[in-house]
Amino acid sequence: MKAQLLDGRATASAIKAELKERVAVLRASGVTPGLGTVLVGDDPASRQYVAGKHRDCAEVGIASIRRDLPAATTQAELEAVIDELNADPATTGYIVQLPLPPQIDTDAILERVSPDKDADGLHPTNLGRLLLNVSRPIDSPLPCTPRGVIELVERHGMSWSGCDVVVVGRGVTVGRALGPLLTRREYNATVTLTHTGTVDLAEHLRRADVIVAAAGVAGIVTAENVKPGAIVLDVGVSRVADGDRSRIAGDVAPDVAEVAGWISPNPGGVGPMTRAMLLSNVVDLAERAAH
Ligand SMILES: Nc1nc(=O)c2c([nH]1)NC[C@@H]1CN(c3ccc(C(=O)N[C@@H](CCC(=O)O)C(=O)O)cc3)C=[N+]21
Repeated sequence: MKAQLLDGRATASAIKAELKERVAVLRASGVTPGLGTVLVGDDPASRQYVAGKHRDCAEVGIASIRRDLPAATTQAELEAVIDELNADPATTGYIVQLPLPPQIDTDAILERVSPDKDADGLHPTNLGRLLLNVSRPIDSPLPCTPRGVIELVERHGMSWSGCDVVVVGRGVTVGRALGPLLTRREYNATVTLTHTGTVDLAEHLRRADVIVAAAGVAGIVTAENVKPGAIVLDVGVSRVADGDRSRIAGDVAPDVAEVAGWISPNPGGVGPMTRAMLLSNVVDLAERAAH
């Protein structure tokens, strides 16, 4: 039996249609949500991601603000752009595309972004609120990929409650943030955070109801380590050699689809959901600023 697909493209489209209506309401009341992007250098993948975000914005009626800077940009120059976007009323939310060039102190830049305009949900204040579990009442932005993972499963009719979730990968943008989110009472899951240093990874994986693979290690989740019927989400992105070219590979080996009950394809799974959640954060922030 083949796993059913967690269709990230279709789900992201449905979310964008909902956001389009909320944006129309905001615009009718005189508020136009605006997403800013700051891109430093000319990495082709980063350029492509940023272009995709602006296309998404156009689709739902969010204004785009774009700052493309040369690879040799200094810390002071980048900080000046951050300060400018923090003060710009048209920019209701923005992101600094990662990775930044080596001469830049990334942590200092992310901390300089106003927490009230943090569309990525990665500002220390917002990550702190997530850990303190206070983001709900004040509605501070949450990291986009973890939110995308949660929504993708729920919008296919499933609940997280009572699930044994094994996360592979300790990165801040995905792995680390999933524990504090999924253990909230509203989701009520039990979360194990594993990583490339986990000794008995196979044992952890084999008893998981849900696996979120976000280690960036191609094929780290194999069919023999997946419980039949499990939900498997592939968040990993690595570049692997393919003859004399290279291709993108996920963290989930292709034959996992023969064992899992549900699987998120890659591409077409969590990636489009991450982008939809970025837009959702921008609309949330604009609604918050309008009140
Ligand atoms: N400040 C910051 N915020 C980010 O959110 C951020 C970042 N920096 N740096 C790089 C990573 C990577 N990332 C992706 C998001 C969506 C797809 C995506 O939609 N991928 C499509 C395929 C590519 C496409 O269709 O364009 C898919 O999975 O189907 C990919 C990659 C966000 N990132």
